[in-house]
Amino acid sequence: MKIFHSIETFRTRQKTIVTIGTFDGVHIGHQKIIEKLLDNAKTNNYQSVILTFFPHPRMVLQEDSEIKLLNTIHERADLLEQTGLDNLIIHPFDKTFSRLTAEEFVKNILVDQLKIKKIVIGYDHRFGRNRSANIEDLIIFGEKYDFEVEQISAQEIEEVSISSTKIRNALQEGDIVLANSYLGYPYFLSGIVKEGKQLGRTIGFPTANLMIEENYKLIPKNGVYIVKSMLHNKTVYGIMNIGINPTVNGNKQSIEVYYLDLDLNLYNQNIKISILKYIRAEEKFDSLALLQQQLEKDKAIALAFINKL
Ligand SMILES: Cc1cc2nc3c(=O)[nH]c(=O)nc-3n(C[C@H](O)[C@H](O)[C@H](O)COP(=O)(O)O)c2cc1C
Ligand SMILES: Nc1ncnc2c1ncn2[C@@H]1O[C@H](COP(=O)(O)OP(=O)(O)O)[C@@H](O)[C@H]1O
Repeated sequence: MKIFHSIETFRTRQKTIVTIGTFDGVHIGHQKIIEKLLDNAKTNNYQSVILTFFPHPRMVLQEDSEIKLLNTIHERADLLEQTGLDNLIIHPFDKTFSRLTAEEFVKNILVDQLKIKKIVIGYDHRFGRNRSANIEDLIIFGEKYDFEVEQISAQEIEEVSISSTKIRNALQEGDIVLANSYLGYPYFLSGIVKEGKQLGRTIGFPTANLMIEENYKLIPKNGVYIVKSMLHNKTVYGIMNIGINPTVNGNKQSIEVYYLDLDLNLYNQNIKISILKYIRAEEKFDSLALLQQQLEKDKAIALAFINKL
């Protein structure tokens, strides 16, 4: 997959089939649309293109927006790459772009720059300044500028009936199993392992502390989860705490994983943590010894879960 960081840098010799959207999460609803795009591209010998925006339009148009996303832009690109897509354009959405009229968008962007022959788009998609144009307008532009419009019907959208918002809500409520079923893969966090207070190892539970650079990434509800990672090409399971560590009088949110059956220095490594199951809420214990006892129980729960996989 080729990645372009703006529409202006996009180059192709072939005609294209394009879809536009945020695709946050690349969930099974998105995956269905992408499948349609790729099938169509193959049949017609077009290049498949997804035009996506970063920052998220809501981050730009509502400046105080505290919207949290399911994927960092790098994660989104990785997930899209796995679908077999040919081209991903990550265009920096800004106010100037948002002021393009519908026809300017179609003519200057889709036709002249993207060489569009077909667009695959939801029946309810709106575009152009103030979201002024709808699918009927797009069909008229298609006739004028010679491209086909394929609608994703209300029924199809309803059938999948999944939205990034539903997944965000599920994660914020700790319902990881529901979120994962919508996503079609386990929700994951990625970042770099940083040093902590080095207390973990003193109670037999060294914990890799995850630092996530992107402040817009959605962190699931605080609590303890069963997780897995690929470390040195091996699947390793673990138990993760998202919380403020009240037992050691912490006050900042941290994300820490104790991996079962592992003794490796992970400092400064990039890791990806796939979240499988919520176990319990974070608690304040009167001593580290009591926390340690609880961790033994968490570990036993995780082992029982893994043995049933
Ligand atoms: C699976 C797991 C569950 C945890 N649960 C709690 C908890 O319920 N309450 C709490 O205060 N800390 C909890 N912790 C965090 C510990 O307080 C933390 O790992 C310990 O203080 C070591 O921190 P360090 O990595 O900075 O040395 C948990 C950690 C893990 C890995
Ligand atoms: N099984 C394991 N799970 C997690 N981290 C481990 C494990 N074994 C070794 N480590 C290493 O130990 C570090 C965590 O030790 P810990 O005493 O909790 O220190 P810190 O407070 O710096 O996280 C991890 O960052 C990693 O480098």
